[in-house]
Amino acid sequence: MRAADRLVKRTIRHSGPWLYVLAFTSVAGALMELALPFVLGRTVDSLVAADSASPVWLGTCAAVVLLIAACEVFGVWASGSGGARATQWLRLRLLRHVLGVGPAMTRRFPEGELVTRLGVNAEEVGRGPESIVTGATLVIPTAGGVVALVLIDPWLALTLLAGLTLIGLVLRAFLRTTTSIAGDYQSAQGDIATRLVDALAGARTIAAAGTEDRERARVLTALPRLRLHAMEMWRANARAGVRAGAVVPLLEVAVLGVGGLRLAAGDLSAGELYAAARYVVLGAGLGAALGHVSRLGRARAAAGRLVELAEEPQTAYGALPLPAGPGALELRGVTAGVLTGIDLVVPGGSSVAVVGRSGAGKSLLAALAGRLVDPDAGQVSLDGVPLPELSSEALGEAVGYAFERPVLIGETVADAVGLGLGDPTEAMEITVRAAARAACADDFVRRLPLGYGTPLEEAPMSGGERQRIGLARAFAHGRRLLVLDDATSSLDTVTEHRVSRALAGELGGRTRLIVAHRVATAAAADRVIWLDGGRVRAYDTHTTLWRDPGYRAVFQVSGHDRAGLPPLDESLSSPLGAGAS
Ligand SMILES: Nc1ncnc2c1ncn2[C@@H]1O[C@H](COP(=O)(O)OP(=O)(O)OP(=O)(O)O)[C@@H](O)[C@H]1O
Repeated sequence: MRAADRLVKRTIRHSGPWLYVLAFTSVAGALMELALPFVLGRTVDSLVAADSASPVWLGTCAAVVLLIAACEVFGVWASGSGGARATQWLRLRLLRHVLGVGPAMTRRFPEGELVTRLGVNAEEVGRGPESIVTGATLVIPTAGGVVALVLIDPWLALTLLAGLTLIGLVLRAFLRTTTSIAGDYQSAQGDIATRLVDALAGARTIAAAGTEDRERARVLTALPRLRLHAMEMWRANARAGVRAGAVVPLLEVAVLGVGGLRLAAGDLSAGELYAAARYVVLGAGLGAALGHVSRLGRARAAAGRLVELAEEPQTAYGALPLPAGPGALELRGVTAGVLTGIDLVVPGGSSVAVVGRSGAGKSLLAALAGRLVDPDAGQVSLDGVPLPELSSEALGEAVGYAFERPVLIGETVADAVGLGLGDPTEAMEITVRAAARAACADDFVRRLPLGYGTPLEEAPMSGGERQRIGLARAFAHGRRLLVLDDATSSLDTVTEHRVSRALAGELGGRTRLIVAHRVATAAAADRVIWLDGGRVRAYDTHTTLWRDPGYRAVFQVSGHDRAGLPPLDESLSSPLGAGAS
């Protein structure tokens, strides 16, 4: 909890000037509250005595009440603005961090969980400073009440202090309980959000399977848990409220008893007794801090969840630029996930297909090649430079990735292709169009209402069209190394053949690592990496490998090449294979 408490404190600094306004209005309001019993007492005394000062005291009373109301209004305004500012700071900082960690973040935390933490939980932490400031100002009337009672009668003050100690203990225990329950509650919320995001991503599958009811139940699995924690929170609030609340009337009775005796003895005026009774209520008003403590508990629990995100290490980049070179890729003793002890050299400018059964680690190898994943052991280098030593810019310029299901990011189609190339310039436009042509995307993009300037949300695309935009993005970026992870699986055979030609033609100078399920793609590559059992079973030309029945079996069981292809015989070992013929 210490890191979480530190985060809440840091959030205080980032609430901006609004927190000062809140502190001022809270303190001023508290002082006015403190002054009110005194002013009321004097007003009562002057009215009872019917002296000439009565109108002045009445006017002062009205002014104090008005000031209290004004402080409350400005306080609400300031707490809203300060909370929003602190939340904004937290969200921006965490978003930068989450994106800086990269794909490792979503491997550890599901998307729904991340959205909950950056959304609801960040807001709860952002409201923490407000609870601290307003809660802390409750000490002012309490301290004032004690001081005032000391002046009126020290025994009354001692009685109040005893009651305050009890209230303090109740509040401390309540903070601990609330923090723990709020953590469980927030975790149940995250669970529901995670399942909901999954369900939305699979909306088509659910609709097709007609399993909406079952899915609703699955999404709401954590609902009973959520309810249980909400009830626990309610009970903890009620228990603490009753305990803290019971102290106030008891104290009032005690003070009025002692004060009554002193009044009878003539040591106290009626106004002073009235003021003493008010000061006890004010002094014991620390019990009103329950609401603030509850919010602070939620903020601490939420801060704990944000700290977990912040503790995920970001990808650290070096400072080296990439020296001139052909794009030679080298893996030495690389171990990561299912892959163990991978040693490979992919010559610069060559095209290499990666094949293997499902789960063999093809995508993992592709991810290692451009540092989407760092190996647990061993080293990956490009043109002799270990990837971690390269600057983020150098790596981004050198390696272009295309995936099976690309996510298109940006405002327009041109943005989606040129993402990360910098501000739009004429040169960039030429690069974007050339890349789109090579990816066979230019034709359909130009047919869109605004061509390359068409907003993405107005350009609904088929799976194959999205893949072509994804390919174009890779082609526009990866100047040395192109990594295609099953990135042509939705293309029709003719389009795939045209893309293959572009890969061998104008993109032929770049190193190409292509995760392949189709025989044709493997056959078109200079060499094939055959992954099996977490190791490189063979690294050779497709023609040579094809003699091995085990290699042929990879394609037989993969299911990608079964339909519409000739039987698996030597004819497939031609350079472009069946798919490209
Ligand atoms: N970054 C990672 N760290 C550790 N393990 C990983 C990582 N990425 C994937 N894996 C695991 O490695 C295994 C191989 O996954 P991968 O996606 O590379 O298989 P694949 O050969 O591409 O399969 P498919 O042909 O079905 O797409 C899986 O069990 C996966 O969970």
